[in-house]
Amino acid sequence: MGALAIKNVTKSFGDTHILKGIDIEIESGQFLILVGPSGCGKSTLMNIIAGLESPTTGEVHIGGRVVNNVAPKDRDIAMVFQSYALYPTMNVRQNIAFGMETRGVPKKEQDEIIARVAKMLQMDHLLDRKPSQLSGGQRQRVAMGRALARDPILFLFDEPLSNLDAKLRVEMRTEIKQLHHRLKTTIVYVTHDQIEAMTLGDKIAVMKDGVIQQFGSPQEIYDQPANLFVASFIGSPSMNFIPCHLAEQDGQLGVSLQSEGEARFIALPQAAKLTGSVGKKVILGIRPEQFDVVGEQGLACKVHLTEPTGPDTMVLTQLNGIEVCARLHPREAKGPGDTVRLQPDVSKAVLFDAESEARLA
Ligand SMILES: Nc1ncnc2c1ncn2[C@@H]1O[C@H](COP(=O)(O)OP(=O)(O)OP(=O)(O)O)[C@@H](O)[C@H]1O
Repeated sequence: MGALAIKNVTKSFGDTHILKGIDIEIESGQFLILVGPSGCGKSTLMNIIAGLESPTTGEVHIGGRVVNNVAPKDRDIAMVFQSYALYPTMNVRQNIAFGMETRGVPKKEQDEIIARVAKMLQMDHLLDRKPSQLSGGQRQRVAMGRALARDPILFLFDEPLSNLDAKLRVEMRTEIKQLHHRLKTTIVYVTHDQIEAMTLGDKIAVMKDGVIQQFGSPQEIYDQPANLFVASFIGSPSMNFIPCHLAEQDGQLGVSLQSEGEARFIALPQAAKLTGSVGKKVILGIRPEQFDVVGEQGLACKVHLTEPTGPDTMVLTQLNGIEVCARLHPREAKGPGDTVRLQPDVSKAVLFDAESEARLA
């Protein structure tokens, strides 16, 4: 069994069902992301893994043993929270040493571990400072240092970067990624930031309303989202969702796309398995970067608005009556009122059932 296995875990507070049958398993050394909107149950699941809450039903396995009845301190885990929870009267060295002190680690060994961790996190020069003399990023690094000093089976990070400003978040994200790469630790990391999820995770569990909507690698989740919710949650700007009807032309299944100027049938090879569904209401999912600017064969689309981001320009236009965003090279973007000829990269497009919202192809 893997480093962490969560088996059919449910959690209710009174009559409110917060987690509704969670199953997750990760291998040793993997970086698992729990991502989802506020209130979906991420922290509750994390607290169950940590032992701060008990599951209503189901089992938690850490390092191959069932830990349902094992106290948090005996689970061989280390937690890093968004509030750094440092002791204000202790300096950095004492803060890192605190857990080791209570576990009775000999002084010499403590010094060696502190030196190793401080070097790893590049905070040798901060060891004698109090938390009040540190920046937010440095405090977060101390909290991580304290977790690293334990060398546990499992690290739990609950939104560790959410109190940091945007620039520092990116820096710390890179630091955590490098640390994971170097140490090959097993990490469970809660965030509601989809960029953090995509950049850090080996595996991502996308949650909504106490249910895992999809569990997979970042690329699987990006390329083959299980449903409209996952597709809209991951990726920025969001995937375009274009309402269509499944149609057949020259023996091929596809959809009709209509710009303000013209309509065109777009064959979708991946829809071949949907024979018998002609006329069905579907949603065509196309990400902004999956449009090419082409010559006459492209669909003539009127540009409503352009939003330059530097390397790219977001071009807003309309298809099948809804606003659609295409991410183009600035050279190709043109301006509001102009026409661009767009061709969707259908090989990457995704089809969803308009009713159930699940991916069809
Ligand atoms: N002790 C509790 N008693 C009752 N309801 C609770 C308790 N703890 C959490 N909840 C409820 O469970 C739901 C999930 O909360 P949880 O904190 O796990 O969500 P989350 O996904 O971590 O959200 P956020 O991103 O805002 O931290 C919320 O609706 C919350 O109000």
